Amino acid sequence: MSLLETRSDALRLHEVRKDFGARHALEALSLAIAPGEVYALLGPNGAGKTTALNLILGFLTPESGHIDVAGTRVDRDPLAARAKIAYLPETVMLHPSLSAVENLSYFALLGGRRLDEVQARALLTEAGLQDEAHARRAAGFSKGMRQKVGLAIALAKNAQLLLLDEPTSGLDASAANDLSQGVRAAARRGIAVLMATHDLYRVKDVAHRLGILRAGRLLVERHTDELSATEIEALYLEQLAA
Ligand SMILES: Nc1ncnc2c1ncn2[C@@H]1O[C@H](COP(=O)(O)OP(=O)(O)OP(=O)(O)O)[C@@H](O)[C@H]1O
Repeated sequence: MSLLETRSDALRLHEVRKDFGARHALEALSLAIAPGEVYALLGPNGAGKTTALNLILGFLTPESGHIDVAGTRVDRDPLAARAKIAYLPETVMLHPSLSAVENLSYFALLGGRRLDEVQARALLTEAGLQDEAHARRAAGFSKGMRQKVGLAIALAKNAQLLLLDEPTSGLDASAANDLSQGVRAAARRGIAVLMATHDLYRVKDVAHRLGILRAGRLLVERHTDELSATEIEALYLEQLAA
């Protein structure tokens, strides 16, 4: 039995293949993420990153292969698998007339969890939203603030796996840094994180491991502590050119 088979992964993809007509979006993709680990899935446009997230979420069905979320197979029990996943989309939709605390409480309740104000504020703080914004209406929130509320909603779900699609796109450096801190906070709680990203420069700070996907194939996986930020960029460019 290999090391991969002995650890209890929060996410495992086993040779997952997905076609759209004649196009092979993913070719036998296998990867595993441990609890508390942040994994950055890098790749150019059309590499298959969003397809992989949609398969994990059960929005798409693979041609072959299968996916386990904390021991639950997505194809056998999609609702149970989905219950273990929190998803932070690129654009977080909030009720504009409700405050951050109210939005969080509302979405947590939809997920079956009742939060009091102290708990809601603690989660917003953990996600990086400054105190003075907690009681403000979301209508005036920047994209970065919306992402932080989205992250707090994800934390409230007590999920075992957090999926993020391009979480820092369109954020300024400071907001992207805040979001990275929030992701690391989620990982410290033991949540496994899979983030699809183009943000090469932040990968070293936020992720423990990276994988480079091109045309549906995972070309390389590395631990980020083995590489400098410059080496990550060089590796990415080298793999894309190969
Ligand atoms: N619903 C669909 N129907 C047909 N083809 C699709 C569909 N969704 C994705 N594809 C194709 O599958 C491939 C992978 O797309 P995907 O969106 O997963 O890539 P990506 O890595 O997320 O790209 P981006 O960085 O642009 O978001 C692309 O060739 C894309 O055109």
